[in-house]
Amino acid sequence: MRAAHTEAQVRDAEAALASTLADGALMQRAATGLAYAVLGLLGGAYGRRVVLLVGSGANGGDALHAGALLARRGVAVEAVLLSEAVHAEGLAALRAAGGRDRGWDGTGPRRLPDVVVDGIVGIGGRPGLKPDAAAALAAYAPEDDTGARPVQVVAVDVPSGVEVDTGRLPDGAHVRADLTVTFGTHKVAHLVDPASPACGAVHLVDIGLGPHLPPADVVALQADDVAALLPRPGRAAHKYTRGVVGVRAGSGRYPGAGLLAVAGAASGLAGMVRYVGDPTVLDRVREAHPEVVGVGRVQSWTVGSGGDNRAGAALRAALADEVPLVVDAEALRHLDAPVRAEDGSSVPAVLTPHAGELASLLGVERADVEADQLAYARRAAQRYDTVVLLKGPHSLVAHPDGRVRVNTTGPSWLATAGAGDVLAGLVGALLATGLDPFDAAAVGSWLHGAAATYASQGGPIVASDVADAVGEVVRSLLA
Ligand SMILES: NC(=O)C1=CN([C@@H]2O[C@H](COP(=O)(O)OP(=O)(O)OC[C@H]3O[C@@H](n4cnc5c(N)ncnc54)[C@H](O)[C@@H]3O)[C@@H](O)[C@H]2O)[C@@H](O)CC1
Ligand SMILES: Nc1ncnc2c1ncn2[C@@H]1O[C@H](COP(=O)(O)OP(=O)(O)O)[C@@H](O)[C@H]1O
Ligand SMILES: [K+]
Repeated sequence: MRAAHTEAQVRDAEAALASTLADGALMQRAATGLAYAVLGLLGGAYGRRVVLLVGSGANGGDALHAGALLARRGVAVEAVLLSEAVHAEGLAALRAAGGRDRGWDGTGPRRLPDVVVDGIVGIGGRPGLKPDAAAALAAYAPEDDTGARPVQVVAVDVPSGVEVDTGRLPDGAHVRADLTVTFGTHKVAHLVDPASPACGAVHLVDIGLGPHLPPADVVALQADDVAALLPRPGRAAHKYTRGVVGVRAGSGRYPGAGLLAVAGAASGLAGMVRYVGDPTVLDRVREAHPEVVGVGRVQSWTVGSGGDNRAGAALRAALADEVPLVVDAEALRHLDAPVRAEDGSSVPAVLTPHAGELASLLGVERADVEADQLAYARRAAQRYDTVVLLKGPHSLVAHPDGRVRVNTTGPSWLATAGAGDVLAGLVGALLATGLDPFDAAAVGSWLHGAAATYASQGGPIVASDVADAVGEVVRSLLA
């Protein structure tokens, strides 16, 4: 499990740990990890040039101490001091190691460095960059019109300027890193969009914080977590004990969505798949998936993918069964908040909106959702009193109690028509096996992204390729 903590949680844990250690020991651990990560990126020390952009706080202190270590190894290190008052010990260490420093006077370098280290601000930073910091960054790590850069940027702890606890980007400038070296635990911005791409690759340095950290509200499941949650048929299993998933999706207008939702549901994880809906879709489903049967009892429903104006009726019919369900696409438009069965009892559900659909659910603009995904996913989970899977490059699975699981699997090629239908069927199948909605949504989303990676191999895919690859991903997890 990759855990992401907030600034306040990190500060409390750091205070508890620091009280057991000599002064400055924590910063030394952080700076040493940072320096070795930079050395790795440089591929050597002699003849390499590193510039440190240094702000007023401990983040700048980390950069200066790491710079001292790099200078002792033979790297040419120059610190650009963006504040009158930078970390004094760090600056003394850099100078003693032979590193140079200068203030920012608006003039850039004669020759660009190999790496720029962003020690402008860390978890104590306010969003955005001051004009001096933005100008120094542009001078030392210039970008062309396409955003390409000849210089690699390494962020200390977080890319300066991003909102650490929310994953939001500021209105103004922020650092865009190739590598972020963070300490003790991940921060929310490392996982959550739109901030996470600004971090580049994220490298975690162990500084001994672990025992002092509380359970994280924001986590990302890893392969071993998913493997542990996967349903496995017992020796005495039969198709009904493994769970039956029903699919009410597709329509005369969008028959393919019905087929794709069935393809996701027919991943082999549940014992049986039923299709209920448009007769022309049913014929095509039977042709493509001879194992799929019609009306009968189910342990879960997937409703709405590619639906038409009958999606509301399909949703009501599914809710009446009072089994867990996935509510996708068209069916989302017919939901009441909170999600309840007709008799008012709560029904375990997973809503699977993309940003546009989540915006409609909450009566806000799509751009607002995209800018503040964590907050809106949580708000929807609370308002609908159910698990919400907000789909995107890093999908979020939000629980009404505030916990969030971020899914980091899946290539950009997964942004292809019908991929969401496959996901809805897959999560429905996992619900049928007995996983609770929070686990089913997180496991389904992880498998879906991993299957896309497996099918893509770095190239284009279509939605049915993703469904076809789920079995292979499950097999490799179980091996
Ligand atoms: N908390 C921890 O566990 C550890 C923290 N360390 C480092 O300490 C950092 C936190 O240090 P600090 O609390 O000193 O805070 P920061 O270094 O993140 O920044 C705070 C300073 O920057 C100024 N500032 C705030 N926003 C600004 C902006 N937008 N532009 C320019 N200046 C701005 C503030 O006035 C303050 O002086 C962490 O990110 C990490 O790099 C590590 O040394 C070791 C372990
Ligand atoms: N840029 C991206 N990178 C990775 N995965 C993505 C990206 N954009 C979308 N996805 C994933 O692709 C799927 C698209 O689903 P959806 O938006 O419902 O499309 P459709 O309705 O065409 O099926 C979701 O699982 C989503 O998480
Ligand atoms: K930083």
